[in-house]
Amino acid sequence: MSKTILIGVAGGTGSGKTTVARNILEVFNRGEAELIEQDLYYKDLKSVPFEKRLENNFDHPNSIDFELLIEHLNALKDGKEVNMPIYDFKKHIRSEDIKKLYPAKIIIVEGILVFAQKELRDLFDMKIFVDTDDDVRLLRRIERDINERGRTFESVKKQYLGTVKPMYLEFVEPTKRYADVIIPRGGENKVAINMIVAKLMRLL
Ligand SMILES: Nc1ncnc2c1ncn2[C@@H]1O[C@H](COP(=O)(O)OP(=O)(O)O)[C@@H](O)[C@H]1O
Ligand SMILES: Nc1ccn([C@@H]2O[C@H](COP(=O)(O)O)[C@@H](O)[C@H]2O)c(=O)n1
Repeated sequence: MSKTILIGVAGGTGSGKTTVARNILEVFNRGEAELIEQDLYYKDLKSVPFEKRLENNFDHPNSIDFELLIEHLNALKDGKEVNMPIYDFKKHIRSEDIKKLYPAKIIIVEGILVFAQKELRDLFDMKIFVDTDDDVRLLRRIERDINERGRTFESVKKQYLGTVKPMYLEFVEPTKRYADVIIPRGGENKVAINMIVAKLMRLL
């Protein structure tokens, strides 16, 4: 198998990382390009009582199992399949299930902190930062967390001001400097997405 192209997509919560990654992937055939979400690699808080889990800082690099994510990326590069964890955002724990992922020519890894750790950052052949206005990101976050992650407006507000915003300023936004491409307005930016797709087609 030819060399796997690893692409990192970073950016703040709600910036449109998943949307950008999916828009790129949909152009390729099934099995040719795959997505890994950093969110699946949150450390398991099963041993912590539920009420205590709510106080966890999920926006600090220490909350991510980078070791497992890097191990999986290296295995995929070596042509081996991996068992990705599944994460439960309502209970803040790793579920018992796994998702099998097979090697592919293009693998996109998306997440707020994928450029925050040097060893992971250095694995990427292309680094994309999705840059979307903070107010737009916050509105999307409120909507998503209430509709999909079982949160209340009060809990989203407390978490956003307590950890999400300060960690974004400390650990996410500064990683923009490592990006090869910065995409303003996220998934709306069809021109940028088409340019990246064209580049990938040439590399394949
Ligand atoms: N360009 C857009 N216009 C409107 N809604 C969008 C756009 N991009 C993303 N969204 C919505 O915003 C939310 C967050 O987008 P997502 O791509 O999951 O962001 P991230 O992965 O950075 O958290 C999702 O509900 C998504 O459908
Ligand atoms: N148990 C958890 C784990 C993570 N989060 C939040 O998810 C955000 C990252 O996901 P995006 O899709 O928005 O990039 C991050 O900001 C964490 O605060 C959570 O709320 N609960």
